[in-house]
Amino acid sequence: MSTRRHTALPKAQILIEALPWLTRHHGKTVVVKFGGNAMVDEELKAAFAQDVVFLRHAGLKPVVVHGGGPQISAHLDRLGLVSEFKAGLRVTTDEAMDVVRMVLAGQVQRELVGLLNRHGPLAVGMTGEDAHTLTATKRYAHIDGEQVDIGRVGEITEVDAGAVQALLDDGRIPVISSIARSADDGHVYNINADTAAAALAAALGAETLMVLTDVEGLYEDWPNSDDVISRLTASELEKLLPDLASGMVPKMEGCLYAVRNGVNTARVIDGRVQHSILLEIFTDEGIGTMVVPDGAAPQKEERA
Ligand SMILES: Nc1ncnc2c1ncn2[C@@H]1O[C@H](COP(=O)(O)OP(=O)(O)O)[C@@H](O)[C@H]1O
Ligand SMILES: CC(=O)N[C@@H](CCC(=O)OP(=O)(O)O)C(=O)O
Repeated sequence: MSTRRHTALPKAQILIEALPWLTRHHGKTVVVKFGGNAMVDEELKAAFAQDVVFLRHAGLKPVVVHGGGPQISAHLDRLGLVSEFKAGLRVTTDEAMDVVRMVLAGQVQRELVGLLNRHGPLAVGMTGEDAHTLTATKRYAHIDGEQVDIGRVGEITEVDAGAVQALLDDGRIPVISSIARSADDGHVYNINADTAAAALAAALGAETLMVLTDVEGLYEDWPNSDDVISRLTASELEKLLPDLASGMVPKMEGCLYAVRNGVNTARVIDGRVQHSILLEIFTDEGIGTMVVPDGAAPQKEERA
């Protein structure tokens, strides 16, 4: 008797390709930073939400930390306020801080929570202010050896991941806006979302930090070529840091901090590609740039 060829066989094979990864990551925490262009496209946003819910149902514990730089800039623009960045960080006046807080917590976070909750009562939104999750002190930018005042931008001094962990233990998907409180509760600080995601990933003892952005990954010789570095160790990244520009600086500093503080892999992936999270983890090839601690196992074993 001839065996019937099932048309769904390729689908089964794709799922099976993910089995070693799923086995290894079952019950593990994955912090996903969502930002950049991916967040201004409706289809990409919906696909992102599907991927995160998929991870949750596949037995992982995803945590979403979101940015919203383009949305904040658009709102400031509508109010006639200019956006200025120094060393990749927004110069944040007191007036701008009100806008940052309103846009991140009241608009971007609400929208992501809504998209995730189309799939069930999973997502719960909060900011770093809630339950003392993120505490910060004033941060200065350092440009050409000079300390520059950039207003209400914060440097994280303490992370209390208790509330986030409680949500994970309850089967929820925490969605966190990158705002912190000062230790004296006097005011709030604007935190770069990559920095906030890295700090939370380390505090949660996450397996992976995944940073979605608007480029393919870390380009070896940006902006002259589009060769992406697919894998590098913490020490290799540390050597590259002084040569990096603009938004890549907090992103790669965050990846370095994460892998130096207990996170097994930090990945920068192209959020402009639909289902980039699933592509990165559920196929052998992976996409984007992966940072690993010094002395980590060879690539094949990390992907598997
Ligand atoms: N070596 C590099 N590789 C890739 N992108 C780089 C590099 N150096 C600087 N960049 C810039 O960093 C940007 C990503 O940072 P950013 O705009 O802050 O992203 P996001 O909004 O996703 O946080 C890229 O769009 C690119 O313009
Ligand atoms: C201090 C600082 O720069 N904060 C960022 C916070 C949002 C963010 O990081 O958004 P993306 O990840 O989309 O860039 C800002 O005000 O734009």
